[in-house]
Parts: sequence; C-alpha cells; structure tokens
Amino acid sequence: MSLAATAETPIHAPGAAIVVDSLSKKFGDFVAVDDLSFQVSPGRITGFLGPNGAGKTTTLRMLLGLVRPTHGTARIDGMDYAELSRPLQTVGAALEATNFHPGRTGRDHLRVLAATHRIPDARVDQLLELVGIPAAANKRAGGYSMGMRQRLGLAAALLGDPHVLILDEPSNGLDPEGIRWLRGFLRHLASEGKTILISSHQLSEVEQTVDDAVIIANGRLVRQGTMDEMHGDPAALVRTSDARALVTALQQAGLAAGDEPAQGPGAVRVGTGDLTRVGDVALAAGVPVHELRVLRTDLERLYFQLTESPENLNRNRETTEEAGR
Ligand SMILES: Nc1ncnc2c1ncn2[C@@H]1O[C@H](COP(=O)(O)OP(=O)(O)OP(=O)(O)O)[C@@H](O)[C@H]1O
Repeated sequence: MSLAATAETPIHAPGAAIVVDSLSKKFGDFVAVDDLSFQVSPGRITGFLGPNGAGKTTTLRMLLGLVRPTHGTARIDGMDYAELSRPLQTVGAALEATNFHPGRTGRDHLRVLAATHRIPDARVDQLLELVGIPAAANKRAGGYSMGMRQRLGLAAALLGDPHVLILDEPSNGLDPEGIRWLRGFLRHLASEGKTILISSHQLSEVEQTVDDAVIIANGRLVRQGTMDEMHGDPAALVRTSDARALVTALQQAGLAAGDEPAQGPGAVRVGTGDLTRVGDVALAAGVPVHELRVLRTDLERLYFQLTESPENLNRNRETTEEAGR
C-alpha cells in the first residue's frame, strides 16, 4: 500500500505504533504545534523534519507525556504515554544528550535506570558494547563528548528493548564515522521491526537514513510521504551533442522528452527511469550519448522550497529591523 499523502491527506499507515492526531500546543498565545496529524509505521525509519523552532521537540515531548496537548492526541500503541503499563519496554526516547549526572559513569547511569525497571546488569554491558562506548563506560559522563553522550542516550533508550524509538536530533555532535554508524545501527533496529522516529532540522543529514519523512514548519504539517515520493517520479537525464534529434527520437518512441537547460548544454530530460530504454532509443537513432543517469528531485531544494515558502517562512526569524525595535 502506498503511503502517498499530502499535507491535507495524512498518512494512514496500517499498524502504526505512533499516531498523532489533530495535535496542537499553545504556550500562552503562541501556537507551537498547530493541528498536526501523522502516523509512523513499524519497520521503518521516519524523519521528523523542520527548521529550528518548527515544533518538533514539543511534539515529541507530547508523545512522551512531558507536555500536555492543548488539543488532539499523540499516542503510542493506541495509548497516551501515561497509560502505558510498561513504558520503558514500549518506547525508548533520547530527547537531549545532556541530561546525565555529570559525576556518574556511563555504566552507572544505565545501571541505575536498569535497576528501577528490574532490567539485569548484563543488559547494560551488552548495550554499552552495542553503541560502541565500552571503553568509556567507567568514565564520568561529565567528561563525555557530545557524540559519546548521544551514544549513551541511545543505550538508555534501548534498555527495555522497546519496539518504538523516539530520538531527537540523534546525529547532533556525531562525526562522519559516527553518523555512518548511527545509520547502520538504526537500519538494523528497523529491520527487527522497530518503529523509529527521528527528528532533525537538517534534511541532508538524514536523507540517506530515513524511509519516510514528515516535514513541518511553524507547527504545521507541510509534507509527508516516503522518500521515493519525495524524490518524485523517476526521470532520466541524457546529454548529447544533438539534443533536437534525440528529443524527436524519444518522442517517437512514446517517451516524454524535452530540453533541460538547468542541467547544462545538450541536456535532455526523459520521463522514465529506464536508462536502458533511453540508451537503446539513442543508439537506434544514431545520436551520440555523452551522459546518461537517473535524475532525482533534489530533496534539499524541496525541503527549502517547502519550509521557506512565504506561507511557511520561519516565524522565529526576526529581521534585524524588527529585532532593533
Ligand atoms: N515551554 C515553552 N514555553 C514557551 N514557548 C515554548 C516552550 N517550548 C517551546 N516553545 C516554543 O515553541 C516553538 C517550537 O519549539 P520546539 O523546541 O518544539 O522546536 P523544534 O522544532 O524542536 O526546534 P529545534 O530544531 O531548534 O530544536 C519555539 O518557538 C519555542 O520557542
């Protein structure tokens, strides 16, 4: 089943473990989250994306029962967080990478958490190994780098082996190797059937990690769907020394084709992802081909188009003129 959806027609994912429905949060007169609806499917990594101040953390905090919605619901397994009988075993969350007692070692931090939920110490060591900080486990968390704190937060989230994971900006502070590690790690967890929701204000960072995306701006949903849907219909880019002859040949073969000046001289866009077919048509027409590749929608550009369009322009961004008043 396709997860195709627009801002107006939210995803209805069968068996969704996370369901946000008409969710709003006001702080005084300020609407931080505005009638937001989306669902998150098991076995998939969903990116929760939006610029700074868009309302991502507030939404995640409502899912975790830390902020009370003004209107609507944010449910996990069909329940408010407070209704979950085994919360740590249901949902693991890492909201901030800084909330560790600085004087406590990483291992002790996890042990305290484990003890209060009757989770054996063996699980703590297993997790420290799994997130790649066994050597740092006996050092005080106060001396951890941002990346190490992220890994410790991830271990804490996984302590109860929950089937839902909610991670706020998990790649913050990770170096490129750490980001690659995180990507593989989350992919492995998703392959086990876990439901994973990760927030980020940087699409480029999560683009290769997520299967689905929910994009918000100013507290409102602006787009959601699978990454394939975000990329749009497949197209081919072919570069030739005779664009006119190639376009004619492609059109005669029943393919939509036209010049694509944005891609430079001699570029032709073809409405198919089937590169073999395009190459065969060019060969049959005797037209030289200098380049042939799949043309994808630039997601970063799409993200900026969506989040910086006039109606979605970031309300938190004051002009210097306004700031000076
Ligand atoms: N307790 C609060 N009281 C008043 N305003 C708040 C409160 N919490 C959040 N806000 C405001 O709500 C808006 C959304 O904040 P939120 O932290 O949810 O955004 P975000 O998308 O997570 O941003 P970032 O990417 O910077 O973390 C911001 O303008 C923020 O200042």
